[in-house]
Amino acid sequence: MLQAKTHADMPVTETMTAKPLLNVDRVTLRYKTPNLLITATENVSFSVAQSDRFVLLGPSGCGKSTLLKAIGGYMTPTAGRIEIKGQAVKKPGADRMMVFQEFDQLLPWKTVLENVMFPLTTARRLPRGEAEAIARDYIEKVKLTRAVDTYPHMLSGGMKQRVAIARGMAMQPDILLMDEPFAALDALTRRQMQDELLQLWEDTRFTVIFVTHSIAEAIKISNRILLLSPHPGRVKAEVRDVEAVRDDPAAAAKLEQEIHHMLFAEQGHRE
Ligand SMILES: Nc1ncnc2c1ncn2[C@@H]1O[C@H](COP(=O)(O)OP(=O)(O)OP(=O)(O)O)[C@@H](O)[C@H]1O
Repeated sequence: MLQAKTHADMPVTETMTAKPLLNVDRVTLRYKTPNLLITATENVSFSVAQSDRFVLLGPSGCGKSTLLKAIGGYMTPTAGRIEIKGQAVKKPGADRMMVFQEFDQLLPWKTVLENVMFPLTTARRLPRGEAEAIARDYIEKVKLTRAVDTYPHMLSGGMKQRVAIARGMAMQPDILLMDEPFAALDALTRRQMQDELLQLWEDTRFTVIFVTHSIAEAIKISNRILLLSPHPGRVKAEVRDVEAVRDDPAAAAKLEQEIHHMLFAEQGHRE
């Protein structure tokens, strides 16, 4: 299940023989500051198929968020290529919606309904009536119907994240990009949100790339996990068929240990 992976010896599986939705091919991402050139990721390759729940997992600073930014079109690779449906990613687009960790990603002067409608009326240019119907549908999916007319400051952290998820999903993007969306929540709410995300996936089978540095969270929500090495991030291994262990606590604990060992043992520190 856990396979060390280099570009040369990528194992062929069903997901890889099917035409990928997203293809990240030998991507290097660098930041230039006045005095420094920082390599965030180096020569990273992976592909994501339709309806994958694909997790990027690795220690702090390995470039997970940077990779997500590049897939989102907010950053251009220094080397390599990112393609969605065979087209090179050059700029942000409504086919890739992002959900962030921060609770302040909503527009504070707009209600829950207006927040979810906003990209539908601006980026998608839908008439208000149509946008409202879609928004209400997704607000119901994230169980916020009763809060539809409230403002973000009146919501809990978990509720704000649900609005951000509804807003992203309502656009029906090809891929939902989630950057540690539950990291700032308390443990109980975080577990609840993970369950709700899985339920939403059961209902709509959307494709998601999810960044986390929690191994337990990665195992719980994914079907595939890409393990990245510490800074600069390189692909260390890929875990497939994660679902096969999810409902077996002993097997999940064993996988968690294996991943932990692979990611952190040589550094001598814990997650
Ligand atoms: N805007 C920036 N300018 C310069 N360097 C940056 C910038 N953003 C990130 N970096 C650097 O790029 C590297 C990767 O950062 P990134 O945030 O992608 O890692 P991460 O794996 O998402 O980390 P974390 O789990 O802590 O969020 C780090 O060394 C970071 O300091």
